[in-house]
Amino acid sequence: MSEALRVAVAGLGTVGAETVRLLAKRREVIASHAGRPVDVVAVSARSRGKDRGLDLSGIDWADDPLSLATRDDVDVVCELIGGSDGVAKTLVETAMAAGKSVVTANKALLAHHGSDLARKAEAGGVTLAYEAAVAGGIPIIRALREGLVVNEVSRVYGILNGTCNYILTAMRESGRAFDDVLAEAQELGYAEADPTFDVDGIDAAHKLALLSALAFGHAVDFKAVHTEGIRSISALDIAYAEEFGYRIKLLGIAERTPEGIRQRVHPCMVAKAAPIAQVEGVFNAVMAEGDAVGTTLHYGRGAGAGPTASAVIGDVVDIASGRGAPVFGVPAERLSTSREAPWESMRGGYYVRLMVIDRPGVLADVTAIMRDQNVSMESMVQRGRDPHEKVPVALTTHEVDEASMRKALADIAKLDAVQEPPAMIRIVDL
Ligand SMILES: NC(=O)C1=CN([C@@H]2O[C@H](COP(=O)(O)OP(=O)(O)OC[C@H]3O[C@@H](n4cnc5c(N)ncnc54)[C@H](O)[C@@H]3O)[C@@H](O)[C@H]2O)C=CC1
Ligand SMILES: N[C@@H](CC=O)C(=O)O
Ligand code: NA
Repeated sequence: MSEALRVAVAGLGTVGAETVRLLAKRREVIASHAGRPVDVVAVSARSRGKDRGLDLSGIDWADDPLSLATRDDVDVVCELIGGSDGVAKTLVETAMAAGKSVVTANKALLAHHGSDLARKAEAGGVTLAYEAAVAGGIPIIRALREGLVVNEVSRVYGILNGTCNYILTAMRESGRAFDDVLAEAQELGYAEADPTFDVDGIDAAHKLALLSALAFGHAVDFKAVHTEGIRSISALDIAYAEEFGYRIKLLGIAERTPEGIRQRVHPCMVAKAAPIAQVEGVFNAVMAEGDAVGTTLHYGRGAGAGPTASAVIGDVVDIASGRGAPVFGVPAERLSTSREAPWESMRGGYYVRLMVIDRPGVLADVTAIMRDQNVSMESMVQRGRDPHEKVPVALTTHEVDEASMRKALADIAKLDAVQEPPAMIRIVDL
């Protein structure tokens, strides 16, 4: 058997600790797949004394994670610290400049600096692998980069944030409060260090930016992702969604349109019978539509220690076996500049929920505004009748463009009888 591949692990949190544990526990099977052993030679984290239930005997401890990047006895650095800049970025750049391959789970780093880091990796002849960064344990990076390579992809979309899906599922199934479920997702190790990245859709947008680059061959363009999170989703909207035959999911969607590539993350209503509506809890699903293959569905756990470490180790084994590929499928200098499709011209159905004082003429005013903006209504439900208290009115529309819908909502919000900013969720036909 060849010489061992020597690995350094920076970050021993949810992902890093499980990576070290699994590399030891599955040492033999890994060696037989890789054709050589994989040894962890050094680790680094903030707190040396913390009990992680890990046997670190025979492994060097580095107080400074950056020292791992230049050690002569390290071939591969696993960056499992996180953050789009700071120590994670310096570590990755320094390691690659020193001729070491890097495995990372850090989608924030790649969403902001992916194209530049890809150029650096390719110039240095090293691998930069990131399967764990998108949809946790689902091997979607490999699928898009290798398995589906012959396809012209028209759309890639899915549930990309386990924390949000966990929250939406629990709110629907048990009526639990948002903050309560978020705290549970944090305890389970699903959430980002700053959970606003999860609930505001930013983490899903980071991942979508990477999927879009892979699917369409353009430079990573995080700024082009229109991003909305799930904070405004209420129990009332979840109940109405059920009534109208939908489920609410936070989706990331990247699609080729005649006007360019459109990348978006926002809550969606999807038909209950759609495969993506069945994806619950921490599970993620990514669907890719290609001209040769048709639609493919990739499903699995999107967060947590085991699934994420599983993806990290898959990348390590690829490097140990000498398998490598350009970071985004094509050499970085050939990544195109994407033409961004305008947001306003996007078309689809909409769900709108208003809180109104139920006095004569209110619904007529609402429908008049809709008519003026060419918004055609599909259905409307009003609950309760009380001329003194606000009551909910929920409606769905036929297909309309985003600009008209927004104008209608802005005008509706100005009506005296409308007591709260209208809630709006896009209906997506999948
Ligand atoms: N937790 C999950 O389910 C998933 C996490 N990821 C990504 O994996 C990476 C790690 O995430 P987690 O393990 O959840 O985070 P974590 O917060 O549990 O662990 C972070 C680790 O990095 C260490 N660290 C932080 N700053 C450091 C510094 N300046 N110097 C040395 N060590 C430092 C901490 O001591 C800790 O050991 C992030 O990029 C995250 O986005 C990706 C997929 C899933
Ligand atoms: N916080 C993320 C972790 C995986 O990327 C999520 O909840 O999906
Ligand atoms: Na993955």
